[in-house]
Formats: sequence, C-alpha cells, structure tokens
Amino acid sequence: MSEILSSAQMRGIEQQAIASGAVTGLELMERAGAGVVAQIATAFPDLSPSTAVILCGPGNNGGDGFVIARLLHQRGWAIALYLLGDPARLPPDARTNHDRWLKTGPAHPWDDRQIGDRLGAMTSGLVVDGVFGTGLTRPMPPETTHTSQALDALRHRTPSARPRVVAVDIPSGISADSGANLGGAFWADLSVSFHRAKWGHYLEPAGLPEGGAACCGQVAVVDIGLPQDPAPDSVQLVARPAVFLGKSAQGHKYGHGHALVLSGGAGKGGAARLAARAALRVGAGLVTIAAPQPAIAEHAAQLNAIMLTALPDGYSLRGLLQDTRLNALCLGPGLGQSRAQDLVPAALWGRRATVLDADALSAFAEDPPLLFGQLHDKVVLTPHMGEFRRLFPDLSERLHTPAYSKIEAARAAAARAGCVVLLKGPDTVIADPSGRAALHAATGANAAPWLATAGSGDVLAGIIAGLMARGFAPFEAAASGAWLHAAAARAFGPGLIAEDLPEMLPQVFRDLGL
Ligand SMILES: NC(=O)C1=CN([C@@H]2O[C@H](COP(=O)(O)OP(=O)(O)OC[C@H]3O[C@@H](n4cnc5c(N)ncnc54)[C@H](OP(=O)(O)O)[C@@H]3O)[C@@H](O)[C@H]2O)[C@@H](O)CC1
Ligand SMILES: Nc1ncnc2c1ncn2[C@@H]1O[C@H](COP(=O)(O)OP(=O)(O)O)[C@@H](O)[C@H]1O
Ligand SMILES: [K+]
Repeated sequence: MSEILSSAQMRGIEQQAIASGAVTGLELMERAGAGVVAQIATAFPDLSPSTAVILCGPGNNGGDGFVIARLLHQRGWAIALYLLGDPARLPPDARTNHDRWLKTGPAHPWDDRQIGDRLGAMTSGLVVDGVFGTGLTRPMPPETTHTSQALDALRHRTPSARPRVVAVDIPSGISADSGANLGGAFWADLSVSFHRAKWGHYLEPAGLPEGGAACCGQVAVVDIGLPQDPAPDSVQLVARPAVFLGKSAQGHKYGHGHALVLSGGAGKGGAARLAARAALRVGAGLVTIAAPQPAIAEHAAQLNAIMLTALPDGYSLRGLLQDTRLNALCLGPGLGQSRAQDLVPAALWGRRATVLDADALSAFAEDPPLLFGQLHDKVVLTPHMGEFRRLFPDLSERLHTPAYSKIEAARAAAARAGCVVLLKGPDTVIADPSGRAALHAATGANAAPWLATAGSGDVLAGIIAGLMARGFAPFEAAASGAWLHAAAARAFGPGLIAEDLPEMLPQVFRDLGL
C-alpha cells in the first residue's frame, strides 16, 4: 500500500515544512524540477537530447517548468519555452526561476496557434507540460485550446512518430482531487509527481470526458525531501493485499469459517453460485448456498464442494443463524428484490460479517434510511455507481461536480451507513465510517478491462464474504478482495468471463508466494 494525497493535504505538508524552516520553497522547486529530469531519463532511456518544448503556466507548476528547462538545457537539449500569463505576476519562487532561465534563453509569450502548429510538426523530442498542476480548480483557459487539440492529435500517432509528452505533477486540466477533466485537459506519457501521488492520478470519474486515470500515463513519484510521516486521513493505494492470505499448516475447515450465500429463486441461481464458488476458492472452510425449495434441484445439478440448504424466508434464516459456525453472509446477487426485503433484515439481525450487494441494496431504493438503521460494523456494501445512486442520491449528484471526488463520496456514504462501503468501477474506493479509505485502481499498468462482464461483481461479493469468513476484518477483506478480483482478471486476460475469476485465484495466490 502507498499513500496518495489530495491537493489540500499536499499543500499542507509543503507549507508546514517551509514554515518549520526545514526547507525553502525554492529548494523544493529545484528538487521537483531535477526529479522530473531524472524520471524522463529513466522512463525514456532511448531519448537523446534534441528539441524540448516547455510549456509554463502562471503558478508554481510553471516554476517547475523553468527549472526543467534550465536542467535540460545543461544536458544539451534545445529549448523552446512558452509562458502563459504575465511574468510579473508569477509567484515568488516561480519568478526567481523564470529570471534564472532568462539568462539562458527566452520565455516566449504564450501563442496558442503557434504552439499548436509547432507541436503538430514535431516527430520526436519532448513536450513538458508545466502549465497547471495541483492548483487548478477551473477549466483550462481558452488560450490553451489549440495546444490541447494538437496534443490530442499527437496521442493518436505511434510513439516513434511523435515527441514524448511529460506532465509536471499531473496533466494540466486534470483535477488532482477528483481526476475529473476540468475542460480541455492535456494528457501525458509520463506524469512525474512530488512526494506522493495525488488522488486524481488514479481516479476516473464515470460519465465525464477522459480523466486522470486515462490521461496521466505512467505515474512516477519523486522524493523532494518532505517529511515522510503519513498525513492524517490519508488514503492508501492498494498495491497488494495488506494482509497475509496463506493458511496455517495446523488449521481445519471450521477454523477458516463457513460462508452462507443466499440465492434467488429457480432460474436465478447463477449469481449466487458465482459468489459461492469465489468464497470457497478464496479460502473459506465451508460454503453453503441457501435457496428456495424450487431452486434446489437446479443448484444440486451444478454443485459439489458447495453445500446446499433450502431456505424459504427470513424467519427460517433467523433459525439457520442459530448455528454460530455460519460466520459470514453474502446477499444480493440474483436474490430478487422482494426476497431481499425479507432476508436482509434477518441477515443483519444475525450480526454476522455480511456482504450486501446488488438486489440487497436496490431493494432499499425507496427508503435507504430503513437499511442504514439496521447496518452494523461487520457489514460491507458493494454498490456499483447505479446502486450507489439509489442509496445515496445526494452524494451521487455531487459527483457530477468536478471538485468532488469518489473518495469523498465513498467516505460520506460509509459514515452515513455506519459500515464499510466499496464503491466499484475501474477505480474502486473502499471507505469505513471513521474516514479510513483505500483506492484500488485497475487502470494504467493495472488495467483489467475484461472485468466489465456480467457477473464479475457477484464474484467480488463472494471473494469478500469468503475473506470475512476466514476472519479478515471488513475493510481488509474489501480492499484485498478488490485486489484479488482484478489480479485474477489480469491473470486470465482477454476473453475473461465471470466463471473464470474464481478459477484464477489459485494462480494469483501462487504468484503471491502462498
Ligand atoms: N506542493 C509542493 O510541495 C510543491 C509544489 N510544486 C509545484 O507547484 C504546483 C502547484 O502550484 P500552484 O499552487 O501555484 O498552482 P498551479 O497548478 O501552478 O496553478 C495555479 C495557478 O494558475 C492560475 N490559474 C488557475 N486556473 C486558471 C485558469 N483557468 N486560467 C488562468 N490561470 C489560472 C492560478 O491563479 P488563481 O487561481 O490564483 O487566480 C495560479 O496562479 C504543483 O503542481 C507542483 O508542480 C513544486 O514546485 C514542488 C513543491
Ligand atoms: N473497465 C473496468 N476495469 C476494471 N474493473 C472493472 C471495469 N468494469 C467493471 N469492473 C469491475 O467489475 C465488477 C463489476 O461489478 P458489477 O457492476 O456489480 O457487475 P455485475 O452486476 O454484472 O456482477 C466491479 O468489481 C468493478 O469494479
Ligand atoms: K502539469
């Protein structure tokens, strides 16, 4: 796991370090610029000095751009530098580096057409985007339209027929907080960020033009000498399961828990079987499907290691839960909304580790507080965006404003629900009521596009239920579950369907060294 920060958190850390006298803003800017130059060499080892177009903006992101221009010039690059805005109004450190640069070369006043034409004519070399970084909260100004369009055109060329595009911190126009394209955003092959990556590098707001995850390219982070203590309220990027997923040599099946997956009626049992199979593969000692009597024959024809029991209604679920060995529940996949309305209260009455997904969430669309009033701290809700909208319409609405991030929405939802919320998507956010949050990004090098297939969410619900049956806490089960789910998809690759996911878990475990 690694920490990722909001722009406000980053500003706080920077200001505190400067105020303490540990470092000056100018030193940070120098290290930032040097870090970008070093990362360019690492990321593109074949790139030899030729022409670099350096685009500088009116804030400190532009200040980094002047440092980069100076350092690249020292390494033999020919520099064409453009400045957006009035040099007299640059903030002090950026102004200092602007003035230093002028001893080496000119800062051309911004000329959107000229820059656009120049970029379009480039077949090699480097473009450095130091226009806006973490300080941008509004759309790109109209003076960058042609530049943005020219960059877009470059993106469609093969890398060998165009310059490399490097973003200082984050591509201009991408919100460092929400990942939203604020309007007219640039893109990059490589984004070099400072101290920690920002939320917006990994978030990809649904229903908006391509955002952070799509536009940042490879994300590199350079140390600029700021204190390493974790920020209060920091968010962790899930890079691997944070818990050891192996089993002890002495364990027996009941030591690994017994998960109960509740199934819908006849002809609707596939989703429950997917979840149950995933719970078993992820290591639950026993897994039982509880189905209405008319669905039993169908399940029996398809199940071996998974057990089966008839369960007509919520009353009988309360009876079944007298067996304290049943320690984790999974409800929702294929359940049907009326059965969900009956079973969810009984399941929550049992106070077991419980995953509520799909119909178990949608069943409460008319009255979300009715659900919230019954939830407890061993529950994980796993909504996709549609289900999230049904339960948290106001938070879902706020997600349309570019400054509001999926991380804040999931945190607010968890606080309201009083349990862990895992908000799905290519960027999956896990949050708990205390404000703890993690982001699993199946984007960039970790992309798992074949997960967009029917039933993959049912498998995720089963993985999480299985991990909770094994005794993992809800937050860890959700975060590790999201990672295992995407790792299984990547291990299978193209052509993946939901049935394949549980079957890839053994390989994923082997790759983890279990
Ligand atoms: N934090 C750190 O530790 C370190 C940070 N560093 C670097 O600083 C960067 C953050 O710098 P930053 O805060 O100065 O903001 P930045 O992204 O340059 O942009 C804001 C400027 O743009 C302006 N502006 C905004 N929108 C506009 C528009 N539509 N049209 C026109 N103007 C607009 C805005 O003006 P204002 O909104 O105030 O009117 C302001 O002047 C960060 O990404 C990193 O690269 C490093 O040096 C090392 C250490
Ligand atoms: N493009 C994508 N990249 C990575 N993961 C994805 C993508 N699309 C969907 N997923 C993941 O696949 C799962 C889909 O779940 P869900 O929407 O509930 O589907 P279903 O209801 O068909 O099971 C979620 O875990 C989600 O995070
Ligand atoms: K930038």
